Amino acid sequence: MIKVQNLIGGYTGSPIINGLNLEIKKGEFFALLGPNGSGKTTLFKLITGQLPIIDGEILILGKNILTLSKLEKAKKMAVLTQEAHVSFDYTVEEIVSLGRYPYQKGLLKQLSRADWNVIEDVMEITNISHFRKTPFRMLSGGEKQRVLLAKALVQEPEILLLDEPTNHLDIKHTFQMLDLLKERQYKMRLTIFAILHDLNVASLYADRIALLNKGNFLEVGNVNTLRKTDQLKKVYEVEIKHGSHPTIPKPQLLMTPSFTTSSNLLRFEDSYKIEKTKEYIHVQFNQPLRTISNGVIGEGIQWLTHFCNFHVTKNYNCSKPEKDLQTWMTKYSIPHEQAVGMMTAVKLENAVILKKNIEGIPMLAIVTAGVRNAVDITYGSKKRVTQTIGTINTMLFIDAHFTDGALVNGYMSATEAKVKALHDLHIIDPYSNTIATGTSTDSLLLGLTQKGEKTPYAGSGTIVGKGIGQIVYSATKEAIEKYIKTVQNQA
Ligand SMILES: Nc1ncnc2c1ncn2[C@@H]1O[C@H](COP(=O)(O)OP(=O)(O)OP(=O)(O)O)[C@@H](O)[C@H]1O
Repeated sequence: MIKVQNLIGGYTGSPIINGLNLEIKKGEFFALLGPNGSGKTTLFKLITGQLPIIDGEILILGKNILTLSKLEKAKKMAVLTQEAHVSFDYTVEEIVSLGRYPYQKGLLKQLSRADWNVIEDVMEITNISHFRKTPFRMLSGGEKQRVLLAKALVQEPEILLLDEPTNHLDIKHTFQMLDLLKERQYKMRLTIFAILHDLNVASLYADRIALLNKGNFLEVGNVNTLRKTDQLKKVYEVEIKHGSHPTIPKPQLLMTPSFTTSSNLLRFEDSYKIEKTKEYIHVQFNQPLRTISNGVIGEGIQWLTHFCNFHVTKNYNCSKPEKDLQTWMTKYSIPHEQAVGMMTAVKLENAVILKKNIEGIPMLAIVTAGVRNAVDITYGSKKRVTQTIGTINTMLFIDAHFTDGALVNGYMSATEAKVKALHDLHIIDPYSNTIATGTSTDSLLLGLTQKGEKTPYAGSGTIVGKGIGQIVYSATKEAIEKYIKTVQNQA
């Protein structure tokens, strides 16, 4: 669709683009990325014909761009630049209708019914119909951008060239514009070539990207190329880490500022407070912890400050546990957006709070345990209906610095320790009559202060992993023993 061969070009003086090759296929969304001054706009202007080519060639649908007339080019490609000056006092509708000029016939060059249909459709989808009679100059930057996109779309081009199209747009309009372009790409096989600055937006929308640096491509490939953070660091000179979007299989990048605030200077024991009532246990740290949890709220890997375990009655109807926890936290002025929330039917007076310093690593474990729903996970395949609420909720706070991998390691270590406690206490799955490995609704949280040297492992072969094992084992065992004693006393 677009073929760039040995392209050389720029301004007076030495060329900015020096021998570039690139091929963009029909129906592809191609994003051009690169730092300020890398030559993106220069390449863009060479493709659109705004700058003369010094050497090499650009083919559009197999034809050398220099052989195409202005009208032929306008029917094939539309351009949305950053420098769209509209000198006259045109209304929005007039500006958009200018996009139909390649199709106007006859001496009078009037717009036909068909032209108006296209204009109406495009104004509708770009959400600008309501200010069609407004003078262009009276619009905001973002509104102007949408009008200029509409003008480009009414050209009904096969190729759309965009220089930072989302520059003035807020998040809603950025996503609206790119969704619209994506729809056109899929429905009409529109080819899109866009300069984008936001690497994460490029990852979500582009099929392929090119990373331009000093007039040369450092990388060209699909969006997973953005996982090459060493290359990104080289050109942007910013600390970048790649992760993944939580629901779409696309990379997302996280930038770390050079500026950091002073870290937690308090001793671990002084950096939290525990509030324990009949209704809830609330642990609040003075700074967010790096957490991993399967809590009803605050699940996954996050940075959180508040950690709660709420008591519920045995016949609690848990159809909306997330909503309920949020309501309860709000009632006690606990910000649920910054919290992990668990629930238990176990009496909170039976909670075990254990503080240990294992080989110089301070740890705090808080466990509530009920084992009425004890399950041997290795037995049977049928889904069982939970009869009663009986759950082991574990919160473990560690004054250490874990990588995300170590968090997962630590989660495994804590689970293994819980299983050992169930084993040693001979807790039985009533269905299988075998030793239980947990209950059907266990929750586990690990919270790390991220102080000190980074630890990449927290499994059973490490000091910290062993420490996790020991504290979780002791706390779980004691909590189950307390629970059993209470049940026996009630019997
Ligand atoms: N009109 C011009 N005359 C001479 N040099 C120019 C001109 N416009 C840009 N340049 C130079 O060309 C180089 C590439 O600029 P270009 O505008 O292509 O970069 P860019 O990647 O689009 O940057 P940005 O992200 O800042 O928009 C820069 O060194 C710039 O100073």
